[in-house]
Amino acid sequence: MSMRILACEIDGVYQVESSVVADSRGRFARLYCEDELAAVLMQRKIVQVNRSLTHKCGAVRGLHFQYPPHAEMKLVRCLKGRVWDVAVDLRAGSPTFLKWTACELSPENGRMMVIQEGCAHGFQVLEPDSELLYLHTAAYTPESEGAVRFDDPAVAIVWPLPVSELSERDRNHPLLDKSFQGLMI
Ligand SMILES: Cc1cn([C@H]2C[C@H](O)[C@@H](COP(=O)(O)OP(=O)(O)O[C@H]3O[C@@H](C)C(=O)[C@@H](O)[C@H]3O)O2)c(=O)[nH]c1=O
Repeated sequence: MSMRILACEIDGVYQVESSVVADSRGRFARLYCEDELAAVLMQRKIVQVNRSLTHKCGAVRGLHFQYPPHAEMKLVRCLKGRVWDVAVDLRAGSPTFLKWTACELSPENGRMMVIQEGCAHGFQVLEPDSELLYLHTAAYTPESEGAVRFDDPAVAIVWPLPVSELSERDRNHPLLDKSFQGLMI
């Protein structure tokens, strides 16, 4: 078993590929390994694990982040179905400020997205009833939550499918202000 860490065009965002071993019984994969992820985690600890189920193809959740001092790293996997996972760089002074990167996650490709503090995260469902597993390095703190709207022209994400469903909250996030200089992380 081993995990391959691939850097993305946004510094601090990684795709991690885990080998998935299949036989006549089914599949086996390592989802988390403190030793193999040490270069990414850099002393951070996983303090919360969340799971979500999203029914509809085309549904979008996000894009969410937490403001400092509750900023967090998220490690995201797809346990069932298939999703298109997106990270947006919101860090002040970053050379990729307001750029986005995406990758497909599924149990079959064994891929995990690692999203660093100061980046927003969201995803679109590509197969009905997709389930995600999140590992978080900070506790959920609703009062420190921030968001980027899925269709914010300042970021201009190109979603693979028409957006079929959003939560009330996600539909109504304000657009980024023109004066937004980024998060101080
Ligand atoms: C994220 C979260 C939500 N909740 C509650 C709040 C609410 O009643 C219910 C659903 O929350 P939300 O509508 O915020 O769920 P959702 O829109 O799925 O939020 C998630 O979106 C993706 C993109 C992420 O990156 C996640 O970290 C998380 O922010 O669960 C918790 O109790 N703990 C948590 O850690």
